[in-house]
Amino acid sequence: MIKPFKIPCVILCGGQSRRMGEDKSLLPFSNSNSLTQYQYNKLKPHFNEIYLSSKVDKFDFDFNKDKYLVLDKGDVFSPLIALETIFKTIKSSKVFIITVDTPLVTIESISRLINESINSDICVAQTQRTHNLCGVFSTNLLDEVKQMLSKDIHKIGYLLKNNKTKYIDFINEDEFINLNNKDEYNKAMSIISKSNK
Ligand SMILES: Nc1nc2c(ncn2[C@@H]2O[C@H](COP(=O)(O)OP(=O)(O)OP(=O)(O)O)[C@@H](O)[C@H]2O)c(=O)[nH]1
Repeated sequence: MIKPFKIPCVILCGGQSRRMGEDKSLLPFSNSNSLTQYQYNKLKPHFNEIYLSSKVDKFDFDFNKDKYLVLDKGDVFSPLIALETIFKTIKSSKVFIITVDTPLVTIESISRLINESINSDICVAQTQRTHNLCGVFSTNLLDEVKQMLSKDIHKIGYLLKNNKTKYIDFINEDEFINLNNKDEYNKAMSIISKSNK
């Protein structure tokens, strides 16, 4: 039997998808109706609690929305706005954050990030780039996030730089592919269909 991780997981799904041209969280992926459902189904056996962070309820699959759907207030789009709501809402000292558009990140890598997160405020993945929104965040960063927002600073990189952040190195760039546009979406679809064969 799989032993679930001890902290909750949050999938960020509330972006504008400007570069994709349509809401990427609802695009079909592999054997799932949507990227959101794909991430959710992959992570579900490994976490006791999985929250979806969004602006609106746009999800048509079955989960306890009263408890696990976290809706941002207001209509400004930025992941930092999402983090503010998440840190306010979830009663756990740490959360594992992942974006809906990084479907190829493996459970082994998530396990490594969670295990290595001790003694840090933030512990994120890094290949040649830093994956600012794939890692463990301490919810007591709430005050700092609020202060940043009050100064209209929305950069997650700023939050990382100004706190005790660990950067965990990974080698496989493809695993951390971010589906920002149609080419990246098609590339990830092709990687997943090869790995399913
Ligand atoms: N809940 C929530 N999630 C957000 C918000 N803005 C972005 N996200 C999520 O944060 C992650 C990174 O988002 P971005 O790269 O800034 O935006 P995007 O929607 O992915 O794409 P672009 O619009 O093309 O920049 C994605 O998983 C988004 O779904 C927001 O205001 N609220």
